[in-house]
Amino acid sequence: MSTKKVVVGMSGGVDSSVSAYLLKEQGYDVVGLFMKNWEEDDTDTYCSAAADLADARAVCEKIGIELKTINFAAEYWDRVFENFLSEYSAGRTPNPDILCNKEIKFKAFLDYAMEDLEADYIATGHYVQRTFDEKPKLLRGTDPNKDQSYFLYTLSHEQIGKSLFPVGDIIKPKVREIASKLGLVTAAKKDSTGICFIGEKRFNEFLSRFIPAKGGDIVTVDGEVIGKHDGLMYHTLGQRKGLRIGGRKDGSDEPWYVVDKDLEHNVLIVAQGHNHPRLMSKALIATNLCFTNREPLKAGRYTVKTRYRQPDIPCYAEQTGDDQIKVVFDHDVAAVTPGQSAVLYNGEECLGGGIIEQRLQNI
Ligand SMILES: Nc1ncnc2c1ncn2[C@@H]1O[C@H](COP(=O)(O)OP(=O)(O)OP(=O)(O)O)[C@@H](O)[C@H]1O
Repeated sequence: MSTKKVVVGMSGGVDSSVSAYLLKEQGYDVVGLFMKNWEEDDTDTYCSAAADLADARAVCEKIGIELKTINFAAEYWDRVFENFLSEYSAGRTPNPDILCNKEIKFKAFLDYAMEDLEADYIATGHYVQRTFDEKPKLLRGTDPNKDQSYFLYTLSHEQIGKSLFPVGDIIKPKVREIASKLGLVTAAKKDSTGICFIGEKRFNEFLSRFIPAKGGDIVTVDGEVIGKHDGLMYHTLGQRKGLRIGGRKDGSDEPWYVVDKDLEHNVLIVAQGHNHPRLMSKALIATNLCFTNREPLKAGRYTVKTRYRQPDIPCYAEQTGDDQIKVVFDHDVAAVTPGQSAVLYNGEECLGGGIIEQRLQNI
């Protein structure tokens, strides 16, 4: 049997480093590919691409594989970033990492690896697993703290069949141990957080370069003005920190949460307590559906996540339109946020999902 060729997405992080090593150990012909998705200009300060590329190079050298680079900045801008900006402008909270997986890693990158580099598979350091039961299916990663199936729900059977996830059945501490034994520079590198190309910390400043911020009032659910916000786009449902609402003489000490955004009047609506009724939803409507089998959803009982790292919520879900599902939760759920994704599971299998269009507070 001829050796199969795998192109591994090298991010300069520990998960992809160990993935590349494991594939080499398993006897594949392994090539690393580092993508640049963001043009460096004055946003350099936000983007760690140059340092990440240097780390990816050092790792590839150490494990003895070639590293190639590719620039998908134009594709990223057109297919991910413009949507990200329009979602924020519409007062929603998008998840660009999900769109990046859909449009870049498992489309532009996959096509390039298959067609130009003549690969048999691509691989990434995502914590997910595959199973073959008639068709390739996506399963949660073994490490419950790291499972990344939420981010990969848009993949089809075909894309899953062409992708390898070498660390999906390993727990993260073990991945770090392997990297450290090999002496890889990425062994103790911090996990990346926030959107692909920018850390969480400077996010607001970054966003303000693209969307003009317009300050307005912070108002209680009873209509009392109790503060000022510096732009609705900087706030998301369920947010507690950063509201700068001072203690109030007559009020309770419970913390304040964002429970709604009134885009028309540029008002941020807040209430006290993490389970205030205005924060809770009984159901949601999702659109932009992507199910692994690319078929309409069969009505039935599933579990759902409305954001990453949320414990699964038992639910009943059904297709309510060509590109629309309704998901009814078994119990009220806090901070269901338009723009985030609702991802459905059947046990360990990630079936797919859609983008939350609307939360329903009554059914
Ligand atoms: N710039 C990039 N070039 C190539 N592949 C990438 C790049 N960024 C991410 N990937 C791939 O996508 C996977 C998941 O990326 P993510 O940004 O979620 O990082 P992570 O889970 O912290 O993994 P890692 O430790 O490898 O950075 C990576 O393991 C890698 O295979």
